[in-house]
Amino acid sequence: MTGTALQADGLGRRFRRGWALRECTFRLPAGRICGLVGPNGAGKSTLLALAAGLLRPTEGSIEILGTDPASARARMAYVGQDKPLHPQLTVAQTLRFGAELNPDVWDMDTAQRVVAAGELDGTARVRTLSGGQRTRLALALALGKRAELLLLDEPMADLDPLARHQLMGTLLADAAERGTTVVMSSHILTELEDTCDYVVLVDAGRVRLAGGTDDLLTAHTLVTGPAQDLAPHTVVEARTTGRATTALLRRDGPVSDDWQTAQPSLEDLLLAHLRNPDAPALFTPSATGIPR
Ligand SMILES: Nc1ncnc2c1ncn2[C@@H]1O[C@H](COP(=O)(O)OP(=O)(O)OP(=O)(O)O)[C@@H](O)[C@H]1O
Repeated sequence: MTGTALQADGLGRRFRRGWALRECTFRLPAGRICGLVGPNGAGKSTLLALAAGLLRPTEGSIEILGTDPASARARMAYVGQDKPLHPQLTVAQTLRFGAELNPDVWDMDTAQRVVAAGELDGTARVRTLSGGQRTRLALALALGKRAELLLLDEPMADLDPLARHQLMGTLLADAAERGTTVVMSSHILTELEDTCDYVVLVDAGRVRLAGGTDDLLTAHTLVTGPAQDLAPHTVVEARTTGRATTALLRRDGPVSDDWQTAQPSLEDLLLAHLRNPDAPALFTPSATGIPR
């Protein structure tokens, strides 16, 4: 799939107590599985709600699938942290409601498959479901809608490890088959390595990393060796113990022959940026290209 799923340009959202998101400019190509990461209160949910058209920008703009979020609503699905479902409906009624709301596109087989894999009883009322079971039902609704873009706010947070693994597998297989773009916030950095081919890191309301996972990883090098001047490389994080230095760098030219080098894992990369809020931002070419 080609094209742009999401494009933010100078996007900002202010609440009464201050800016939740500011000067947010990046592009997400269509067909990617994007992990949205950052500390508590960083602005991830705000960004997802702006993308879903549930919040309006205070400044700047956001385009979804080439149009404004309100116009793209039928082509995307949003699952928020609070999983807004009707508590008095049964599981089966909830799926039928999904079919009524999305008459031209609804895929009952997929929705029922997701529900059945969790052994949810079709006659159970939503209000009697556990948090994880509600999550499964909300994801069944999102997948049944055959959306081109899935916006998922910590979708797996309350699932047990087996359910998490199974649902993530279903989600990724479905996305791969249909070329769906997925934006998924998560605090589980290790999980992102296996699932995401795109990453956006938000911290204190600012986007600090955006790009293809491989591009972001190859842009960085872990070095260890005798302490010496790290210039001209860009230093994300450096630690010197005695006469030895360990550092995560963005290389500018060859590194010293005295150093051992390795490529960081995605978790290494994200943790280093989270520990070092002053490290310069990086946007890979696929995350830029904003028309002005
Ligand atoms: N409706 C709101 N009214 C006022 N402030 C809000 C509102 N929603 C979010 N905020 C504030 O905006 C900032 C960003 O919040 P947001 O929920 O986007 O963070 P987050 O990255 O999703 O955090 P978490 O990982 O804890 O879910 C926080 O300071 C939060 O208090």
